[in-house]
Amino acid sequence: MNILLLGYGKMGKTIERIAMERGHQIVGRIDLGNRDEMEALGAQDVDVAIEFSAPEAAYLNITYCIKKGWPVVSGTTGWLDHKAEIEDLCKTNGGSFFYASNYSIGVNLFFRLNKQLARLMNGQGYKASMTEIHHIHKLDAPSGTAITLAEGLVAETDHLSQWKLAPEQSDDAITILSEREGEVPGTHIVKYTSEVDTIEIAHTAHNREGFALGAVVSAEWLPGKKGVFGMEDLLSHLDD
Ligand SMILES: NC(=O)c1ccc[n+]([C@@H]2O[C@H](COP(=O)([O-])OP(=O)(O)OC[C@H]3O[C@@H](n4cnc5c(N)ncnc54)[C@H](O)[C@@H]3O)[C@@H](O)[C@H]2O)c1
Ligand SMILES: O=C(O)C1=N[C@H](C(=O)O)CCC1
Repeated sequence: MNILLLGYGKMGKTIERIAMERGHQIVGRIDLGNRDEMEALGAQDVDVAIEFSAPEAAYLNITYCIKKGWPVVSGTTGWLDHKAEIEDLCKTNGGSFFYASNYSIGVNLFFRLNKQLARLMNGQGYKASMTEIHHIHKLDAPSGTAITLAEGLVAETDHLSQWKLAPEQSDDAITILSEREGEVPGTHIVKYTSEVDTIEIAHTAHNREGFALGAVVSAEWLPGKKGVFGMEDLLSHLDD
């Protein structure tokens, strides 16, 4: 496949390597300063675009791809207030859009485990909280993964209706503590505490390979499908 990379930073470079190992061609590496190269590409030059850029850039990048008729896989976090607009644009234009806050298979299994644990803990008198730890270069907080985990937990817990970023807190919210340390690729801990004990589940990424592989596999899956998709569509063969 001919893949266009939008955002050529840590993720763009890791995705490039994995895509080439899997036999794909990279037809453009778009970052700040060379957008003219993207504008020179026609609808037929790109089978799929993979977008990992920055919170302030994702909306326009994805819009550009959809209008150009390129299927687009995005993993950028910190812009999801505008996701509904992108979904509308995609449907109006007959486009193909795939989004995941985290492309790692392990994290997507962890999302399911998180919801199962939340169902078990519902009404048992425990207080839920979450910690996410990432590298010091990360621009957004909380992480997109933490938001997805919080949404899953809230959906399964009667007395919770929202998440809050620490130090904010309220009785109807799960609090997310965001820590930034060195080069940590991504750690998420969901914790339930009572007077007598604590139950925790954690996912620790050792590097960016899992995120990048998941994005490339999603890019292989998307072309030819019309609409808005996510990891649950890709992984629907993994039963609960
Ligand atoms: N969904 C996932 O699985 C997953 C995994 C890792 C990272 N991420 C997210 O992906 C994004 C990128 O992560 P990263 O670690 O590669 O960051 P990075 O800072 O290393 O790279 C981002 C690149 O995007 C470029 N950029 C900024 N504005 C741009 C624009 N308008 N057009 C094109 N490029 C632009 C930057 O110059 C930079 O080179 C972040 O939002 C991060 O949270 C998601
Ligand atoms: O390195 C990052 O930035 C990451 N961002 C995603 C998030 O915000 O959840 C996924 C993990 C790595």
